[in-house]
Amino acid sequence: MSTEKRIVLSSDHAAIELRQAVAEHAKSLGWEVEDIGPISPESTHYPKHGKAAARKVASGDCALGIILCGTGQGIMMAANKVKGIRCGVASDTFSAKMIRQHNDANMLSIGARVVGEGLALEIVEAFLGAEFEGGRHGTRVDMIKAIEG
Ligand SMILES: O=C(CO)[C@H](O)[C@H](O)COP(=O)(O)O
Repeated sequence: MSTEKRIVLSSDHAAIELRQAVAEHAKSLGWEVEDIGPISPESTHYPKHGKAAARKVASGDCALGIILCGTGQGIMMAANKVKGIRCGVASDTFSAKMIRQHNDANMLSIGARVVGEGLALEIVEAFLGAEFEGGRHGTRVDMIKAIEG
């Protein structure tokens, strides 16, 4: 099956419920969702979940990824350590759209302790509905890739 409309989801314990809501919303928008957990609300460590989701995107198994933790920040930092990943945190719909259009972000991070469910789902929709514009933004994204080596 094509990976064109497949996304991976992951989170730490702070965002289990919101991740499930994001999964349902993404499915309703026509995306195939690979939710790699965790399922348990027990305390866990966000770097391993950010890394696992990022590897799914970097390998091409999934076109995009959405990851969540309390603030969205720690799991974003972990994901961005994986080569080929451009992950941004968004707490508003404008940023969610722009990280796709200008930065060609292939992952979105959301803070479950920062935004409520309604806004989070709008953020997801803005991210998934936007496309990279290329042009001058492509030059800049290539410069980011060059830093990575
Ligand atoms: O936001 C996060 C990382 O950026 C984590 O979700 C947060 O640090 C977890 O905190 P706690 O262990 O106190 O639930």
